[in-house]
Amino acid sequence: NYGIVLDAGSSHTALYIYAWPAEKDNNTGRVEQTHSCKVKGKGISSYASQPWKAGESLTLCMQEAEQKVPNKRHHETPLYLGATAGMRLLNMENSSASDKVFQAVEKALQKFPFSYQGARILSGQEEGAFGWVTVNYLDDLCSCCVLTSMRFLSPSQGLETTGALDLGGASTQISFVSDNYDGSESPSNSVTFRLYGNDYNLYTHSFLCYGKDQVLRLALAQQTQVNFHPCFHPGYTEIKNYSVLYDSPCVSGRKPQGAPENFTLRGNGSFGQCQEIVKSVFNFTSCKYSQCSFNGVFQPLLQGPFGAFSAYYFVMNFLNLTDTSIPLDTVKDKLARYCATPWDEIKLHTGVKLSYLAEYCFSGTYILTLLTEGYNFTSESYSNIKFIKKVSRSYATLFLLHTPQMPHDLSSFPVDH
Ligand SMILES: Nc1ncnc2c1ncn2[C@@H]1O[C@H](COP(=O)(O)OP(=O)(O)OP(=O)(O)O)[C@@H](O)[C@H]1O
Repeated sequence: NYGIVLDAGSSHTALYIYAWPAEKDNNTGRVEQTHSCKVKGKGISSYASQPWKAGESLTLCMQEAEQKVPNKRHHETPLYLGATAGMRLLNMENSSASDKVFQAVEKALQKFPFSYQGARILSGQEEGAFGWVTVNYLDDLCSCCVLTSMRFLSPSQGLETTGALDLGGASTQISFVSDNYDGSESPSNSVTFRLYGNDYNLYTHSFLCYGKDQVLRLALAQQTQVNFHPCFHPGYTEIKNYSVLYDSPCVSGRKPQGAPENFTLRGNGSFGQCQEIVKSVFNFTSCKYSQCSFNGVFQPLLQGPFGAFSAYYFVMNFLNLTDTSIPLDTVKDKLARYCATPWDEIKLHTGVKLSYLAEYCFSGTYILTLLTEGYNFTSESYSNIKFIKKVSRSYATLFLLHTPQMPHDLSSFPVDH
């Protein structure tokens, strides 16, 4: 059997093909990702003003899928598209534009011989829950997948589940199981589902606008009138366009009256000052629950190990900071030294896009601030986080998208026994 998922994020879209044995020769039930294809260009939400291009952008990867899935399986192979925060933002800002993008995508996908199951925006809850399921099935936190799946089979034997921390371009998710959370306090953060006969009650929250690209906009928007921005390296200079910067519902309300067309961004590379700016994007003033993370959002006590993926991994891996056994203060010192490094030296790094190179100081600062100030990881609990490379959220999406309502019964979730 085969299944195809398009994961349409704010910054990219990727196609994944999964394969698993047919039931009659189901000796392992093991699902494998057999192929992936990165769709050229940005996420489909970036085609708001030319929706037909969103459809066209998918064509090359869809043609690859046609080649990879055996012809005789085409008609029975389900095809899903799940869009995340970029489309959530576009839908908020201009729902007719997001409808047009979906229509174009739908038209393009229906031309292929697969069993098209629809394209839709995932809720933040779903995105968080899919990330959690994926981390707990496909993670590399334990040495083999069999052990990982056993964790699902027998949590009563004391095997703890792993929390999921996902940092995207437009939103960020935190999901974990906590003994202190039964869903009664802030029920909107609760996702319950059944997996292999075990009931899970997950705490999950998705913070829209707290992906790294949107927080960078917020951090830039605060500093357009000052001479130097501490989140960029000394010697870094870039002409920024006001309209482009404020073209997002996450920042649009903050555009200064009578702003000129451009401003000049100049860096001075100060981790401490950058952290102050980043802290100011969180609101800690009110909490109507027993405890909160930020912006008045309930969060129970952190519990167990966590897997941090997507931009958490890209950034911390580039900065050589994935080792969480290093004391947090040392991690901050290293980042402070990195931020203070002149741009002339940083830009010599080869094989990485210049735009990413320019942003790692900001992104590293945001990640440490989000984890410690936002989610309340301490010097001790920081070491419970593992930055992990390979998490394909779409894996879980494939099996869950066709069940439109939570709670899901995941009893048919394929796994190796
Ligand atoms: N090598 C890299 N170095 C730094 N940042 C990267 C790298 N590769 C991707 N990114 C950035 O990491 C962020 C997260 O990427 P990811 O693909 O997980 O997000 P997304 O799915 O597009 O976002 P969302 O889930 O919010 O819609 C994006 O801002 C992306 O541009």
